[in-house]
Amino acid sequence: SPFSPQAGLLEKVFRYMDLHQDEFVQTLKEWVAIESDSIQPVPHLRQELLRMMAVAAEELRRLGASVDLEDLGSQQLPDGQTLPIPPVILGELGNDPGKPTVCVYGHLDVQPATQADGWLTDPYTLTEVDGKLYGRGATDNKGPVLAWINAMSTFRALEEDLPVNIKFIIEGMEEAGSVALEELVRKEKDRFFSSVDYIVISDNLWVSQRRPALIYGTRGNCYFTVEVTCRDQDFHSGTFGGILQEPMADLVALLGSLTDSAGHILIPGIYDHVAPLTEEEKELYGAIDLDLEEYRNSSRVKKFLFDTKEEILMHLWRYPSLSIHGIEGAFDEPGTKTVIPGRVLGKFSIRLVPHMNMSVVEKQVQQYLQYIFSQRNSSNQMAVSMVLGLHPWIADIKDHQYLAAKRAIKTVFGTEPDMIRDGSTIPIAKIFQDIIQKSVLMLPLGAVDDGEHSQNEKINRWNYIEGSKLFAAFFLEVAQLHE
Ligand SMILES: Cn1cncc1C[C@H](NC(=O)CCN)C(=O)O
Ligand SMILES: [Zn+2]
Ligand SMILES: [Zn+2]
Repeated sequence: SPFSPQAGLLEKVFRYMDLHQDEFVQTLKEWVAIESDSIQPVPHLRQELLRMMAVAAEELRRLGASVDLEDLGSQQLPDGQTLPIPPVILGELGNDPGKPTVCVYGHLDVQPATQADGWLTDPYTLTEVDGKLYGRGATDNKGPVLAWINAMSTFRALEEDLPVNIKFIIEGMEEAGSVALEELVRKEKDRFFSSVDYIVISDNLWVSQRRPALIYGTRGNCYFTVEVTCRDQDFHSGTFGGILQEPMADLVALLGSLTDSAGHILIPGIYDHVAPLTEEEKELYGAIDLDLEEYRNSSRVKKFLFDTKEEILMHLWRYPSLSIHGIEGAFDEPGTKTVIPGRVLGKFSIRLVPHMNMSVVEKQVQQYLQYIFSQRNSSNQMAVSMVLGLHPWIADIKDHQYLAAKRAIKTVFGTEPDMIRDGSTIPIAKIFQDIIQKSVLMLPLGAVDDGEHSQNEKINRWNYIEGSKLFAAFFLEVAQLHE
């Protein structure tokens, strides 16, 4: 509030950030210029990723933090290749026992991008158009990581005492599934993390253009493969067509049995453990700033499965969903090849919500697909496996740091935040919650249209700079509440 003793300090911090915003944008430009793609398993990109981690470590050291680069060894790829896993940055600034310790998580790897994908500007040259800073990683997640660093460096530049001890855990393999991160968190539980009071993640978006949000839940994900094999080689459909039970026909029937045309999952029991909807929760959805028509139009979708904002949000956040992703071994090129694939591998995943249980879901999927397959009397082999299991996460919004974040938002943006969830998965949130057993907060700063993972990803200059202010204000609020 404007009458608190911190108001003068915050004024100074905000003024400094406004005056130095071009420097903050310049650093983001330098970081975006590093093609730190963790997805394509190419040695030169892996080198870029290593360079990105080194540049960030150096920046943190320059600001007075002590930094360890934790070696995570190497990654063995299915084709036999090995690539180094980029080290995880464990950094810390301050260890005053009188202050709370806030641990910030972020990642500096990015999704692949080439101009040929349909970018209007070079994805690795941060380009400003109408206050929008376009570039791969601008919002996911280099901009937010830098906003934390901007907050920290502003206190330093003003020779003001940081109100909290800060720890950083910054990884370079998030987009590839946070390879080896859980082990590191377990290993560091009683060392690096022992003094941590609060964990903050800024790796999602608001649901609005202008209204900030706090995120208190993310869905999990169970990823399945279902393989149907006749033999390890393709067939000619002229010489075998008509006398075979085709693996692709089995697979398409299996995949087609998973949901109905209204998106309802047909696997028996799958909705049994979904947390019941209370009246209190129901009311939360109405208050959220989402213009459904605008969202639908900007997504270029003719019609969603649901017509009201409330239903849409509930089906994104608090109900499971099943998506079919692809088929390995299918003929998917242009042209009219007359092949019968001999072996095909379907991929689908189920987004999990509280209080679904991963091993129960796995059994339900196994049993259902066995049943559907048995109905076909097929002589082919079917094998179902769950290749990835990521837990859903939900926060207690009565935690101190949610209150601190609300106050900081009020100070910087003059409004209450949207209290939202995210339908996608940040696996590390639940891992932090379980292993370190401290409160996890998701404090996003990007706008709904930032286009994470998409062409023309951007962060608004306004979000980047006001977000840096938000993080500085958050430090002060956390310190005050912690006393
Ligand atoms: C790798 N993976 C496989 N299943 C789930 C994931 C995580 C992925 N996470 C994000 O996109 C973060 C968005 N801020 C997702 O939810 O698909
Ligand atoms: Zn991210
Ligand atoms: Zn991402």
